[in-house]
Amino acid sequence: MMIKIVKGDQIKALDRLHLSLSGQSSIELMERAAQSFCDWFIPNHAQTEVVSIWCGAGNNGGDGFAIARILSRKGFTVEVKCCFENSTKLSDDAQRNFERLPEIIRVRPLDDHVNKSTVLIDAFLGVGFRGALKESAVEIIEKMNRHSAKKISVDIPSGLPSEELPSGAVFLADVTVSFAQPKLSLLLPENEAVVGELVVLDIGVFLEVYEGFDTDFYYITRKDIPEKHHRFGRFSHKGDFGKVMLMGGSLGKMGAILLTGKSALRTGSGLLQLNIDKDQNLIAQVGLTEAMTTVDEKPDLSGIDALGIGPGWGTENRLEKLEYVLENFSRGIVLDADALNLISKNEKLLLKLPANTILTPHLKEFDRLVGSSENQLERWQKAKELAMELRIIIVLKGANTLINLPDGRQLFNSTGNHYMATAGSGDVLTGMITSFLGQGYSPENAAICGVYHHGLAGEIASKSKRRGLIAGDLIQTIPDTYIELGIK
Ligand SMILES: NC(=O)C1=CN([C@@H]2O[C@H](COP(=O)(O)OP(=O)(O)OC[C@H]3O[C@@H](n4cnc5c(N)ncnc54)[C@H](OP(=O)(O)O)[C@@H]3O)[C@@H](O)[C@H]2O)[C@H](O)CC1
Ligand SMILES: [K+]
Repeated sequence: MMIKIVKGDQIKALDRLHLSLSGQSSIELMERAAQSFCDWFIPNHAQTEVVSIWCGAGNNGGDGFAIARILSRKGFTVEVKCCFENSTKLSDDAQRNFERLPEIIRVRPLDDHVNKSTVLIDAFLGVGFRGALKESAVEIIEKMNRHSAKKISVDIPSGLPSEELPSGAVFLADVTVSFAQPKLSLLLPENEAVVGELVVLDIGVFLEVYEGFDTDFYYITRKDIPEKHHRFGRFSHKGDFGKVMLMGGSLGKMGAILLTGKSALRTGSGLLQLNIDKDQNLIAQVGLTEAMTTVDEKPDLSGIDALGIGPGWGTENRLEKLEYVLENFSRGIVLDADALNLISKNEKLLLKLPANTILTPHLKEFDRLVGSSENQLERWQKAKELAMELRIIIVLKGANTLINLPDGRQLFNSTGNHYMATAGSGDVLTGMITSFLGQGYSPENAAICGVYHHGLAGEIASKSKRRGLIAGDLIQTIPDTYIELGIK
């Protein structure tokens, strides 16, 4: 069961359901949220940091008071800034955590001056923020934004609605640490400068609780992955790991299909055939010794378990070949890059896509396919409609890649980082998804596992490579993703 991305105004109901099922009290859930925040914060920050926590009167503020207590006990210098008038009644749980603040913590009233903290934690407004910001709240947010400290938001940046773009003042976070599930607005590329880096923490909300909530948006997390993988046994042979054909590459762009091929092999494909142009055969054979090559215009597709088409292919004189494949193969197809560009130029091909074909466009390729969108929300909607209409899977690539399934579900990925924005990264993904298809995974699971492992490879590789990460490093790291997830 996957986590659903429920709306901000449903979160209270979700919490209530969890509390009744788990027997936990609301203050215990708040403590768990605060503790998870600190478990993330402590290893990432030196104890010499001076932490200023700006707390509102609701439960977001309550989280802030609890975080203040925990960090102070761990040796951080902490002060609390009250973002409310003395006369304001706090929410019950916020009040209890306010009363539990240790004496060593300096509590500053609203009108007190700003100190010289090095980290500012925004626990002013959370998902309970509604309507237009009050003037006093605008002032507080502007004051926080003027502060030179590193800025971290608890759950959601203050002033940001849960499902939309901000309409007024908003806290500009360097990092947003969100509880249980990302709020939809945190996934909008338009909000990148507001949200900063996104961290989502598990606070133990029971998965069953999500069932009753009506949304098509889901969030793929680590615990969803192992059960989707096939087990291979003692008597498995290379045929069981699938025979994959990859079509792509052209003069000057052979690197793309070689990356895709290496990626498919590292993901576990047993047999790989590259279908390339005749005059590029030498490059393919030398570039990837483990692969066989064919150069036919109408290759023999019998015995092939999955086909990946497009990386480095070019669009000149490819139309007939793509049509041939779509008419003669339906076992599992991934279309990327120039295969998508061909479809954009020849829309009738869309109607020829076999059910469950996987398309892997990045935003620009997607816009070329369906026309431009005003914003990302509109693009998500179009991707959903197209996937449903054609019964295909659309993997809309980007930070938090979105997998659109034929039944209307939309799954956001949780792995990956900006270091993966490098040449050939998409080619690697195509190789991974095609490989899983060839290994007999359902198209849905192939897309999920491909996208998740691809992002995880990026996370692992970037620990040592950072901005020096190249697509080849992703391929090298694919085996480590199996180790990391305990998959044999
Ligand atoms: N499952 C979880 O994810 C958990 C999350 N927790 C945290 O709880 C908050 C949500 O807490 P809630 O009490 O519902 O609401 P907030 O604290 O976010 O907001 C309420 C305060 O905001 C003020 N407010 C609302 N709208 C405006 C506005 N337009 N302008 C100014 N101020 C506004 C409101 O003031 P009022 O005067 O309107 O009452 C409140 O002071 C969630 O985000 C998490 O951080 C829990 O810890 C447990 C589990
Ligand atoms: K906040």
